[in-house]
Amino acid sequence: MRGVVFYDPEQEKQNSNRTITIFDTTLRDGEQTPGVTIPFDKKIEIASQLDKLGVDAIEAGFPISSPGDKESVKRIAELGLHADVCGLARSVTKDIDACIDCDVDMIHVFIPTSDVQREYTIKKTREEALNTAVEMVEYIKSHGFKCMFSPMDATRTNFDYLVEIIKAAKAAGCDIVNIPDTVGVMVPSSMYELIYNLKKNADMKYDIHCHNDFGLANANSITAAEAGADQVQVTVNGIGERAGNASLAEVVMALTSIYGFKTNIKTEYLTETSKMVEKYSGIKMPPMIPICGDNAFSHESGIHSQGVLAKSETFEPGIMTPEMVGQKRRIILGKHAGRHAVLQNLEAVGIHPTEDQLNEILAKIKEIGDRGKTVTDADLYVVASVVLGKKGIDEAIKLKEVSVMTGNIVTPTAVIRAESNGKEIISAQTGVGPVDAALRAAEEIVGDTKYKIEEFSIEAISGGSDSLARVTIVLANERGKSVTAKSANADIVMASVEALINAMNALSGMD
Ligand SMILES: CC(=O)SCCNC(=O)CCNC(=O)[C@H](O)C(C)(C)COP(=O)(O)OP(=O)(O)OC[C@H]1O[C@@H](n2cnc3c(N)ncnc32)[C@H](O)[C@@H]1OP(=O)(O)O
Ligand SMILES: CC(C)C(=O)C(=O)O
Ligand SMILES: [Mg+2]
Repeated sequence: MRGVVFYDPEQEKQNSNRTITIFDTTLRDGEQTPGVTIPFDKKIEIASQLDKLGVDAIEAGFPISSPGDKESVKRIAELGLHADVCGLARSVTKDIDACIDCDVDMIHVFIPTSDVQREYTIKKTREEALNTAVEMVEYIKSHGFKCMFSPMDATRTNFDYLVEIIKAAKAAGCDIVNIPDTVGVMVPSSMYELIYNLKKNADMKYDIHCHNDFGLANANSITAAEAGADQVQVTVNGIGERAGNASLAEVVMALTSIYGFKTNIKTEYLTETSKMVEKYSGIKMPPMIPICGDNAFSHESGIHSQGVLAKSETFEPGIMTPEMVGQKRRIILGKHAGRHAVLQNLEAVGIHPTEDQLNEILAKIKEIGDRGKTVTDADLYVVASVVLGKKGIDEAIKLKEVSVMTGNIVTPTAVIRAESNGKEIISAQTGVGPVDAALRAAEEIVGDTKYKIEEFSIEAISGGSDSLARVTIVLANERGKSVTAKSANADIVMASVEALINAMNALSGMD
C-alpha cells in the first residue's frame, strides 16, 4: 500500500526506478542559522553521523569564511567518508583555492543571477556574471575537482538568462547545477514548471536548494524531484538562514514513503541524527515536528490510543512506522486518556488492575490532567499502587525540608529531611553543584535501594530570572524498571529533588 496519493500507477512505477541523491548542507547553510556556531569537534561527529545515515554529499563548510571553517572542512575531507565532501566558494579564485587547500571532493561555486542580487551585491552586468561563472567552473575543473554551480536566486532570475548561464556552465564542464530558491518564493506548481522547462531547455543533472520563508521548502523540493531534479539539498531539522532549509527527514520520508522514490538514506538513523544536531546546534525542535519530533508517534486521546493499540494504521500513516525512522510509539496519559491506554501502560510493567480499579485509576489520572499537569508514568504508578492497595499513601517518601549551601568558596552541600513509614530520615551530601548534592542526599534517604538516574534535564518554562524550572528525570531501579517523573518549581534544587522523589515513590510502588 502506498498511502493516499497514488493517482497513477505508471507514475509510481517510474518513481520507483529513480534514486534521488541527498546533499546535506547542515554544516554550511545549517550553520548560517543566526546565532549558531557548531564547535569543531561536533562538526566532525555530525559529518560521521551523516555518513552513517547515508547522505550522498556533505557540504562541510565555506572555507574562506574563517580559519576555523577551513580547518573543519579539511578535517572532514580527511575522514575518508563514503559521502562526497563539498566546500562552498564565491565566484572568486581565492575562495576556490581555499576549497582546493582542503582537498574536498567537490567545489560548489555560486554567483547571483537575479537582477536584484546581481546589481546590489556583485555589481556586474548579466554578461559579466556569465563570463565570471564560466571562468570559475573552468578553474575548478582545471584543478581536477567535481563542480557544482549555483545561479543564486535562480527562482527570481529571468528564465532565458538562467538557461543561458546554465548552458555556459555546462559547456565549461560543470557536473551538476543547483537551483536555489534563495528567498523561498516558489510554490510547488511553479517549481514543477521551472524544473521541467529547465530540463527541456538545458538538459543536465539538477539539484534543488529550497528555503522555507513561506513554509514551502519541503513541498518545493519534493515537487522539483517529481519534475526531474536528480538531487535535493537539505539540512537536519531544516535549520539554516532565516526560516531555514528543507528538512532532511521530512523530504526523505515523503520522497520514499509517499512518492515511492529511492534514496540511499538508512532511515532508521534519522531520529538519532536529528537529536544530535539539536544538541550541537542548540536549536531545540518543537515536539510536533514530523518524523523525529517527540510527538510524531505519540498518542494521548483515548480514541486514538485505543485505535492504535488495536492496529497502528488507524491513527498513523502506516506507510511510515516509528521503527522505520528510529522512533518509538508512545501512549501518553493525560486528561484525554481512556481505559485502553491506561491498561496498556500498566500491563507493560506487570500491573493488572481489576475493572473497578482501572476506572478509579483513570478518574485520578483525569483529575491530575485537569489540574493542567503532565501525567508521567511515575504519576501513573504512584496512583496505581495506591488504588491497588500495594502501598498506603503514608508509606511514600514525603519531603519535609531541603536546604543547600553553595557558592564560590564552599563545597556545595545539601541536607534533606523526609518522612517514610512514619519515620523521619535526615541525610546530607556534597556534590559538584547544589543540584548534584541535593540529588545525592535524596537518594541516600532510601538507604540500600540502588537507583540510577538515566536522564536528567532542566528547562526554564517562562523567561526571566523568576521563571519556573521544569525538571524531567528518568530513573531506573536495580531490576531494570524505569520511570519518568517531572516537577516544576521556581527553585531548581526543589524541582530536582521533587522529581527524584516522585520517581523513587513510583518505582517502589512497582515492587
Ligand atoms: C545564500 C547564501 O547562503 S550565500 C552564502 C552566505 N554565507 C556567508 O556569507 C557566510 C560566510 N561569509 C563570510 O565569512 C564573509 O561574508 C566572507 C568571508 C565570504 C566575505 O567577507 P567580506 O570580504 O568582509 O565581505 P562582506 O561579507 O562584507 O560582503 C560580501 C562580499 O562578497 C561579494 N560576493 C557575494 N557573493 C558573491 C559571489 N557569489 N561571487 C563573488 N563575490 C560575491 C559581495 O559583492 C561583497 O563584495 P565587496 O566586499 O566587494 O562589496
Ligand atoms: C549558496 C546558495 C546555494 C544558497 O545557500 C542559497 O542560494 O540559498
Ligand atoms: Mg541557502
